Amino acid sequence: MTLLAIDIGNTRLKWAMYSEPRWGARLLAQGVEFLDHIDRLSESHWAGLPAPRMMVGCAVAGEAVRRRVDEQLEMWDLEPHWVHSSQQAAGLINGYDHPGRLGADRWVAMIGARNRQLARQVSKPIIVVMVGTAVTVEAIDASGHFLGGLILPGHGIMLRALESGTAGLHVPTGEVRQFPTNTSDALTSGGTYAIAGAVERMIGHLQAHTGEEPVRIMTGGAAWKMAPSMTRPFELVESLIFDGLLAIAEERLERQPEAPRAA
Ligand SMILES: Nc1ncnc2c1ncn2[C@@H]1O[C@H](COP(=O)(O)OP(=O)(O)OP(=O)(O)O)[C@@H](O)[C@H]1O
Ligand SMILES: CC(C)(CO)[C@@H](O)C(=O)NCCC(=O)O
Ligand SMILES: [K+]
Repeated sequence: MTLLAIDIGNTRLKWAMYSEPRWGARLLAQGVEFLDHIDRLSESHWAGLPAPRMMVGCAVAGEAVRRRVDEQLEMWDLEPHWVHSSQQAAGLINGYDHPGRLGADRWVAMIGARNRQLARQVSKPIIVVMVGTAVTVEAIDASGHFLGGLILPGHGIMLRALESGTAGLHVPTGEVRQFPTNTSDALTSGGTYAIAGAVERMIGHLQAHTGEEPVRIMTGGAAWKMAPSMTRPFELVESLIFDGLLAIAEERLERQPEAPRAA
């Protein structure tokens, strides 16, 4: 029973086909598409795929984009299941004031991180950093309570904000330097260390709160660019959102093993 997992981000849609809706399932195919091009998925990337039996996804780009993807999914006989943040799911408890208002991508990534820990039988606090269009930094305690998290502008947004908000700054790409000596390097390093500094503070908060050194996981399209500038090592897990979607799909199937398929 194959599973199609979809992550609609702020800028790009990522999809992956798995052999079954279970933790640890085999990856059969995957792809990425900018949101501008998602209306062709059924004729392009998805045209040659065997029909998935189940679909689970998370979307933060808004209702309209999600509906465009639903239209593409009409090529197959399945009922799309879009994940919403809830009070509790797949080993994670949501500490947000209004659990449903937590971004679904954040929720799913944390479920991925928590289930990686559960699979390894490790119970430690976890920091989850997602580096994409926006950056999020989440804190989870050893028993799987999401305590809270930070949202900050991604590197691209920070630099574009500087470009449009100042008279004389233009933003060619620079290098990350400890002591930048030109504008490009100063801007690139400023953005990078702003993110690294926020992460470092959250690690400190979680460590003080739990008395334990947290496990640190980083994901998102630009994670590999951020990782070298962190003061403490991070595990890079590109598939974190898909891992979370697999855990959610598995839990969903266990709860309703004979879920009727859409006509
Ligand atoms: N050197 C850098 N350091 C940190 N972040 C960077 C760097 N260069 C680019 N980025 C960020 O990476 C983002 C692009 O990454 P990508 O498109 O892979 O993100 P994404 O995870 O697909 O985002 P989303 O899921 O929100 O669509 C840019 O928006 C920018 O903020
Ligand atoms: C913060 C982003 C933009 C990160 O992708 C997304 O998770 C989102 O739109 N969240 C909703 C607001 C919140 O999480 O509090
Ligand atoms: K994202």
